Amino acid sequence: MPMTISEKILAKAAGKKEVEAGEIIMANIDVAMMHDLTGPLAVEAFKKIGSEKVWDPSKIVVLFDHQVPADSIEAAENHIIMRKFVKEQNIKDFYDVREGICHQVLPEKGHVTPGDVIVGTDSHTCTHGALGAFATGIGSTDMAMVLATGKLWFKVPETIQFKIEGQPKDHVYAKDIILYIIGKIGIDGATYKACEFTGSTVKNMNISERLVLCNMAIEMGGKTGIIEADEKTIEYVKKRSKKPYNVMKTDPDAPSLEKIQVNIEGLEPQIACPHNVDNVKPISEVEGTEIDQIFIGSCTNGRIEDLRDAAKILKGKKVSKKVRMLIIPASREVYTKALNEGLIKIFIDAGAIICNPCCGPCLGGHIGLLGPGEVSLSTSNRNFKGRQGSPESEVYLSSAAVAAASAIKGKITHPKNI
Ligand SMILES: CC(C)[C@H](C(=O)O)[C@@H](O)C(=O)O
Ligand code: SF4
Repeated sequence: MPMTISEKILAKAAGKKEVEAGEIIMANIDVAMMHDLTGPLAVEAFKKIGSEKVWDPSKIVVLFDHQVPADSIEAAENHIIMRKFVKEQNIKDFYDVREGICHQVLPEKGHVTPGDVIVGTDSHTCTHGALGAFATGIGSTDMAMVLATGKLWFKVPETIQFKIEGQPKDHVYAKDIILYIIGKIGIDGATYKACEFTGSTVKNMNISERLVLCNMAIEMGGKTGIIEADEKTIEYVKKRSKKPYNVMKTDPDAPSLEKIQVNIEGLEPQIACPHNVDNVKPISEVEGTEIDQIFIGSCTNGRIEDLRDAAKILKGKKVSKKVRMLIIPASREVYTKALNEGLIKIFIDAGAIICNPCCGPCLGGHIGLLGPGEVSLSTSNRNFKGRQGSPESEVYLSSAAVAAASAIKGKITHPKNI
């Protein structure tokens, strides 16, 4: 039977020849990821069900990224719980406070390979589908089950295949494309679907850009984002991982496949306006909106390519006195590259603040929170009410290039106008 990539991966993980969308299967898990914020709940649930030993410590990755270094006693307590768990369970793939955001560190350190089933106690686990894996966020009690047995049930999702065609204009990035798609289909437009990205535009994207597309699949309700592995994927993976991999491809006549054409010819930079990710407008409609804080970072746009785009615009310029600018590399590897390439100096000279790799203000639980009435322009993925601090604040979402241009002017600005 013709199948989609997601169906093929899930069939393999369930030890079956084929599966159909809608079917409930029990899948073997290749990678289980937990972080500092939700990990302790999973550990608690794991203990509650009477488990003592995890099924396979070599398939579990634990990292700290949401509140690092600890910003409260509670955060420090969470870290203690997870450090203790890692030690008692002999989990070797543990990244303490210094390494960066889970969705950057996992691919970077070679934990993600094509054909894997990856689960994480974080909704943006869908990011890893960019490398041809089936990756999805799960709750902490589901994670307890995974820790104990190495298995989890899934309802096999149907697939929406977004075929993206066209050459992006100057200053248009993967972020603009995914915002445009979410704006069109809405925050529940792909509920429980595997969102597969294909087409010549995706083929031309580097891995970082593909990670951006899959990262935001959850913002339209997707069960996962996924991109067929190609030579760029294999090159990326082979540099980082010794794990075996399986390249799967969607059969064009798979019965559960819905196809949507996306033409990005002539697309302007896109902005998601408060307070929903699908409240997307072309930049020309919001240019000039005053802002108080700019945040470049997060698991969406805190990668080296984003920092390079920002540095190109900020070089020799100054951040407006009206705004504060926070730049947070997504990982230590990204930070080191940015240092070696001289980007950090450009940012500091421009007047930006650089923080250690972490989630930062993205979910309003750590540093750089907004006060009542304040407005943020952020390269992250969510702009719900109160997301970055006060419920009376507002968050706009954009690419790193738009964020950098806007930092110079103190208001939302198209990079071509710098
Ligand atoms: C803290 C965590 C559970 C949460 C998520 O699942 O996505 C966070 O990372 C977010 O982005 O809101
Ligand atoms: S950067 Fe933001 S979206 Fe990504 S994992 Fe951290 S809090 Fe969640």
